Amino acid sequence: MDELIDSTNYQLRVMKYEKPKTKDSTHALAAHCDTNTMTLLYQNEVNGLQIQSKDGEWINMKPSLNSFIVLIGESLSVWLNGRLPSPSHRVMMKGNEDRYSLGLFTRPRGGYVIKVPNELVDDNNPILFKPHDHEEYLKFYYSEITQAAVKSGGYISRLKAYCSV
Ligand SMILES: O=C(O)CCC(=O)C(=O)O
Ligand SMILES: [Fe+2]
Repeated sequence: MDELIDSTNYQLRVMKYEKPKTKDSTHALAAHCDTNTMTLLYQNEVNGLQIQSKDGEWINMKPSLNSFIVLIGESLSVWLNGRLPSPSHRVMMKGNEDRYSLGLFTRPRGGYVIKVPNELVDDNNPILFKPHDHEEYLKFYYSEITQAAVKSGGYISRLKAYCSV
């Protein structure tokens, strides 16, 4: 348990999305998958978060004021050998109120190897990802060559590009 706590970094972030200047629905946060382990989100009464389903459909999230949204990040998805997918999500704004959200982002700390557990690998489920250090991956994530590849549409998932077997 101590190792689990020690191996994780936590970042708490408050986000403000200003009300759109036009009547149309506007992109406030572009579609993405979180690269971390897990994200917990809380928001004010202004909706806007959309999650993409397997069929590509965007689903509006309407959490009650006493609930949190839990998103699986790509790092957890890779750790679980792809058993749980990390959903693509975005924020669309409409109406005349600002939106506030609070996110707790958990991220693996450098110096710990993320390795698919043997229990999740068998003949029907071959290993999909190489063991890696998340901080080393972040260097790849922010490298110029990777940024250029993303701009040209070269990568769907940078983490999968980094550590796929
Ligand atoms: O504000 C939200 O509801 C989502 C924020 C988010 O997806 C992110 O910061 O990665
Ligand atoms: Fe996100």
